[in-house]
Order: sequence, then C-alpha cells, then structure tokens
Amino acid sequence: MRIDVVSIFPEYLAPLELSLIGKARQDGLLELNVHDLRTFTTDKHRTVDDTPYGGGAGMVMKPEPWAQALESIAEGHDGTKPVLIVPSPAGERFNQALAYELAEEKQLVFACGRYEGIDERVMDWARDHFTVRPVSLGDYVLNGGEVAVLAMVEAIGRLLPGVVGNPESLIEESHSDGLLEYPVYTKPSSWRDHEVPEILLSGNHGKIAQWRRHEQFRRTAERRPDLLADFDAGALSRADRNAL
Ligand SMILES: NC(=S)c1ccno1
Repeated sequence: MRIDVVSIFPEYLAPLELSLIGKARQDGLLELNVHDLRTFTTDKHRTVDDTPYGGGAGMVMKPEPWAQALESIAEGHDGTKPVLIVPSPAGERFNQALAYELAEEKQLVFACGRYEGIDERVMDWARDHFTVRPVSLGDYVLNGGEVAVLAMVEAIGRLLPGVVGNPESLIEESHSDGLLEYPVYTKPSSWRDHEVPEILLSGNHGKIAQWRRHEQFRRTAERRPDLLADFDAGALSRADRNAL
C-alpha cells in the first residue's frame, strides 16, 4: 500500500517514522510519503488560506494549492481511483470495519485541513481523480486533520500483512467481531490482594474460551450497549448462547 499525507505541518506526522508503522516502512510493507502543502503555492508568502465568501470567522484553505498537490500524488491503479480521505467532524465515522476496508486499497491520500476547512470545490474537483471520503474520528473538533491521520494510519497500517508480528493478535481485539475484547492478565497470579480469575489458571481451554466470550458480552453490554444493538443475534453461536 501507498499512503500520502498532505499537510501544512508535515512535522506533525513524524511519529509515523516510529514503532510498528516505522518498521513497516523500513521493511517495504508500506510506502508513506508526507507532502508540505506550501510546496504547491506560487506566491512569495506561500499563502494557503484566504477569507471565506459569505463572511464569518476564520480563514478557508485556497483550492489551487490543494489541486496541484493532489494532482502530483494521484497514481493510476489499473482503473481504480485512489481514496482521498479528508479528516473532518462532518465525515462518516471511522471504525474498525472501515479500517479493514481501507486496508484493502492500493493508495490512500489523506488531506489535512486546517483553519475553517478546505474550499469545498476541491472535493468536487477531486471526485474525477479520487474516491473522496470525509471521515471523522468522533464527534469533536480538532484544530486540523493531522492527529486524526496519525490514528487512522496506525489503525489501517497494522492490518496490512506482515506488519504485526503475530496476525492471531488481530483476531481477538475489540471490535474485530462486533464486541469489546475480554480482560487480560499476566504474572503474578496474586498482586496487591488482586487475584487472576481462577478459570484462567484451570487449564480448561473450553471453559476459558467460554469465560472470555462471556466477558466480551458483559463488557460490551456495560460499556457499549450500542454495539450489542447492531450485533446480529442470528449469528450467535451455540457457544455464545452458552456464554450469555
Ligand atoms: N473529528 C475529526 S476527525 C476532526 C478533524 C478536524 N477536526 O475534527
């Protein structure tokens, strides 16, 4: 996969040189390019914003630098358009399912807006060259898209083949099966008068699996009942029914 990020603060994306994503880049599992939007300006002040038509507070990002930046990045992929992801509180909600969907793409381009946002005509123009997807991390407002890109690139990048050491660890994570993950424990079995659940010391793998599944349902009901509302009751296995 190729990922491109366009920002007026490219240094904000430096953490993507670290840890799992950084190693994936070094190993050639992921190509990641960060572009400074100001590179695509033509005036001596390298201007990227201007006042909004219709009035109102703040500034709006000018369209031309964005069009030039995006034109320089878009690669043709045997007829499929790259996906242009625009982090925005006005976007579709990012979740694990969308992370898996986007991990299948050949090229993702992230446009980090600042100020009051990017001139909407950029999105209209971009639809001829990209699949344009405004995406929100959550119902809150950040000062720009960079923080959201860090989160999304990590969530997507870790799903790519070879990035995490043990692919098994992706299977039982929160949201991988529509439920929150079960609690985990390690040595010592007794710690500051807090004990590891006996069942986990029993060696009975069937009972342990049942206990873990029950904990997933219990936690999800307690913390995220909305997820249970979406959970397909018809998909409940016999093991699930026993765990409930
Ligand atoms: N909620 C998101 S992703 C966002 C981007 C910019 N401001 O908020």
